[in-house]
Amino acid sequence: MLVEAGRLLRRPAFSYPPHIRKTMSQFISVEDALEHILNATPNPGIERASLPQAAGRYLAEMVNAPADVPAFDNSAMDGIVVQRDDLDALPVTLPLVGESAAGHPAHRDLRAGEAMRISTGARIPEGADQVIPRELCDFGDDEVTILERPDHDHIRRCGEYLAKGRPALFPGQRLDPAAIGLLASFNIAAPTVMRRPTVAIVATGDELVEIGEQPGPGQIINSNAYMVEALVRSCGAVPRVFPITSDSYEAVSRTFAQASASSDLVISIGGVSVGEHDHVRRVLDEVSRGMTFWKIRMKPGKPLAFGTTERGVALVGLPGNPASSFVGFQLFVRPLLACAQGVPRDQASLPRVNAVLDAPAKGAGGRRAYLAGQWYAQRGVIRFAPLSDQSSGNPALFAGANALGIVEEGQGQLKTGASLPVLLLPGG
Ligand SMILES: Nc1nc2c(c(=O)[nH]1)N[C@H]1C(S)=C(S)[C@@H](COP(=O)(O)OP(=O)(O)OC[C@H]3O[C@@H](n4cnc5c(N)ncnc54)[C@H](O)[C@@H]3O)O[C@H]1N2
Ligand code: MOO
Repeated sequence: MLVEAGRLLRRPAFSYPPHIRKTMSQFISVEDALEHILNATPNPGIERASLPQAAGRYLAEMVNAPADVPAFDNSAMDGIVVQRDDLDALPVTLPLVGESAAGHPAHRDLRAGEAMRISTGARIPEGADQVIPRELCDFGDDEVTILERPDHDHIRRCGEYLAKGRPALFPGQRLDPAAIGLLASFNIAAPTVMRRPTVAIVATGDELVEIGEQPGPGQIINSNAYMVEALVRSCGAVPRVFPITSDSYEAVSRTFAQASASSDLVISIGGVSVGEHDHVRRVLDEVSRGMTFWKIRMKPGKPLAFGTTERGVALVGLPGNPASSFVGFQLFVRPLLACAQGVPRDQASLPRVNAVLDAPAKGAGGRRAYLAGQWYAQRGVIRFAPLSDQSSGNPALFAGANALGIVEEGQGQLKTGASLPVLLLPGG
């Protein structure tokens, strides 16, 4: 507010452009909202990271096998190695003429009528074409009797798993422990990975106090900032949590300017609805020079607002109700952060399966409903148990959920046993 000549002047009423004044049928669909958001995917760039640092991050380059895998013919079993032609009549006794151990190849070739000891992973000596597991042999001091012919040669051939130059890992692939092991086997100590996007988290609201403080009358802890921070980390991004921003246009405007100057993405929490003290929507509209959309046909999470700055920084205004923030993040911010790290669009959203409903679910009206619940498998069938309370203001809701059940807009009540699509929430 401005004070002039002793009079309190109200800031001129902010009027939203006509496309913002909407009825439910004009709210954007979840699919369109996601499309707009992913079209604004930031590109945080690339960097090299040592393997321990690269674990869990996203590869930025194609990695081709630098050599044949395995690099040489080797044994798949502990036992002996022989020539197959010597096994025509069994049992047969052959002299033991040496050994090929892992890391210590045999000193000479194997000739007809001879056997050598061999261990798993050891190089197959020249001349040999058959490994016999030791369980099929009787060992003497200098000789071995082969009792049975195995049904496989037990030789892992050079290049059998991956030929030199074949693509092995792809850009956008998450470096899980197995991929880290494969890179190490290629002698690649520092792969090129996507930089982690930086995400500013701006919680707004005069009712908020920091953790550790004693909430006064009407105050609550700024819990959503901690939840969103943990969600951002779970997506492999770097959170930057701003101090609580008060419910004033000036404060929200200042924080948005700071946050968008130094981040790939700004997430605000609260202040996007139609209350007198909800300034985020207006500021987001100004900072993005006309926000892309506000209000989605979904529940919870309806008043989510989105825009991008001139520099291409994405601005997501999450609604303040805890469940609304959570669902908005999972449906839109998680895919955005995945795409920013190179994940293909069609793999960026939560995995979706069909499940059998464990209890009746309310119909959805004009907005698609996302129900908090638990999925579990029973006798090979995926089932979904919705939680009994689905209030978007309930901070306990998603702490007890591992999935989102979808009731499509306009769909009537669903009975127990009905089939419904379910999105699986990642743990942690
Ligand atoms: N007249 C109308 N009122 C509301 C509408 C509407 O269409 N017309 N929509 C409702 C819906 S739906 C939602 S969702 C909320 C979203 O409101 P805001 O995004 O403006 O959020 P606030 O009003 O700031 O807060 C809502 C609720 O969440 C609590 N909150 C906020 N921030 C935090 C935080 N950081 N940590 C924990 N809890 C937080 C806040 O105290 C409120 O209880 O608007 C409805 N109203
Ligand atoms: O959309 Mo609000 O999130 O219904 O509570």
